[in-house]
Amino acid sequence: MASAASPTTFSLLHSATPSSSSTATSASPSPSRVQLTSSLRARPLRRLGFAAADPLLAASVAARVAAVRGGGKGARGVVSMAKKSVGDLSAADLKGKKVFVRADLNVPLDDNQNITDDTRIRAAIPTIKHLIQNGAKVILSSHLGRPKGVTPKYSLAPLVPRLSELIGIQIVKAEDSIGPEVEKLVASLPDGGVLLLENVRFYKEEEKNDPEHAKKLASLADLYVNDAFGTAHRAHASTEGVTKYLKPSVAGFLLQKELDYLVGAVSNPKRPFAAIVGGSKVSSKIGVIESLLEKVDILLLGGGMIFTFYKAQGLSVGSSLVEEDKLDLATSLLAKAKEKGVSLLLPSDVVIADKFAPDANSKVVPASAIPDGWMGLDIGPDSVKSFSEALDTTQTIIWNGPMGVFEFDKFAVGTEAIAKKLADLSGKGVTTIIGGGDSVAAVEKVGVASVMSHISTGGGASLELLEGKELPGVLALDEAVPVAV
Ligand SMILES: Nc1ncnc2c1ncn2[C@@H]1O[C@H](COP(=O)(O)OP(=O)(O)OP(=O)(O)O)[C@@H](O)[C@H]1O
Ligand SMILES: O=C(O)[C@H](O)COP(=O)(O)O
Repeated sequence: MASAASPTTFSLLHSATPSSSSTATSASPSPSRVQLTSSLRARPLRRLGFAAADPLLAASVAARVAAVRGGGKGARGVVSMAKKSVGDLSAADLKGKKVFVRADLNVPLDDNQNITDDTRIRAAIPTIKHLIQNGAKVILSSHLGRPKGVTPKYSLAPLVPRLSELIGIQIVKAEDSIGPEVEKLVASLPDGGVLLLENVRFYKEEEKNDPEHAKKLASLADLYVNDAFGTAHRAHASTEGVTKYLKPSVAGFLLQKELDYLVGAVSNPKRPFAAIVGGSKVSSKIGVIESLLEKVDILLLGGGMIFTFYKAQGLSVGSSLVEEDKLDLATSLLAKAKEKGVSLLLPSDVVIADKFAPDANSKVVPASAIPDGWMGLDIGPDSVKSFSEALDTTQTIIWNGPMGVFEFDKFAVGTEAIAKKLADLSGKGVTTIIGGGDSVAAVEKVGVASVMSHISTGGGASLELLEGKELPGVLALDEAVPVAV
């Protein structure tokens, strides 16, 4: 049965008028992320796990400080995520010390082993540079892909030239991640030098978080820095196990910044606070939607999951993607939004296709009028307009998951329009956080990544944080010492 449209649920039952207009505008200049994160640095904030303090983060810090001082139960998870930072270590702590740095250098490579996107390498550089500038000997480690045993195509060797170029010195590469040869290379590492270990996943013990293996990795170094945000949701030997044998174990700058935004900013946002959730299925986003319903004022839904919501409301969805076993869940999420006073908007019109292909025939129809044999592959222009109007009222926006099948140009319009809208709002001072995965790819495709407040380097890790989960790679690090501010 169709449920009546409520004040909190966008009415699907009115007829949308397809139009070519969109309120999306091109990005206007905005303070860069670097400016935002460097201009207002304050040591007490860093001690609490914050690298940055724009006005939004300052508010978050206040909440975290209150929580540290015995604040509300809702903040408990946040408090335990306040970790000691590499920025808290003095030059004396680092000079001549062997530092095991776990980064997430899991970058895409083409068939010729060329790096096709170096974002994760660039994101790891500030921590590495900080360490070498303070005279540390950096033992850099990462996984690449999901190898089963030693697999040459997953070697970290192709990363050496780009890493050396970005760090500004020639780095040395080991053929293994433990063992006598590695120990020799560590022993010959000069202060300020960098040794890249081979893919840590060449040992099955890595993913098993085998304590003996963790001990071997730890034995290479004096202290530990985890900057691998993208892998922080994995309790592996190099992300979690080693912390038991290396003290201090601290967060790198990237890890810290991800937490600042995905935990700090989301837990105490400038309001109104909107979330845009898309992607293929409701089932993969249930946790995120439920968690965000506790926090946001506005929730915009797009992507393949909307058809399950439409069907739950009694609408025909043609051959669109539907999870039949999630219809009741969709209904209960709509009810929960209403109960929480969250304004939940579903697209009023969709772009439909006669097949799942880049060259499919397509047309725009109201969401309530999808004919049999056609499938929805993007949100329509009226939806872009109403989503944009809703976003115009906000101060903080978090986005996870594309609005349509953006891999096909014909069905990328809605996703790209939302990316441009966020870029426009970012230029006007709205905090814009892109939660990893495909939405990051979409933002990069449109060329507006640099104007967003924060682009997460983690797919699964950012999703888990948004679901309100604590990440083992973060939990294992030393607690920040609470200080008065
Ligand atoms: N209407 C639709 N029908 C079918 N698939 C869709 C539709 N809209 C979006 N998708 C697909 O959803 C996929 C992304 O879904 P996913 O849930 O993985 O999103 P994500 O959270 O951004 O990604 P990640 O899990 O990597 O973080 C894209 O490949 C896109 O083509
Ligand atoms: O790409 C990622 O999401 C991270 O590098 C983690 O990789 P994994 O899912 O193979 O652990």
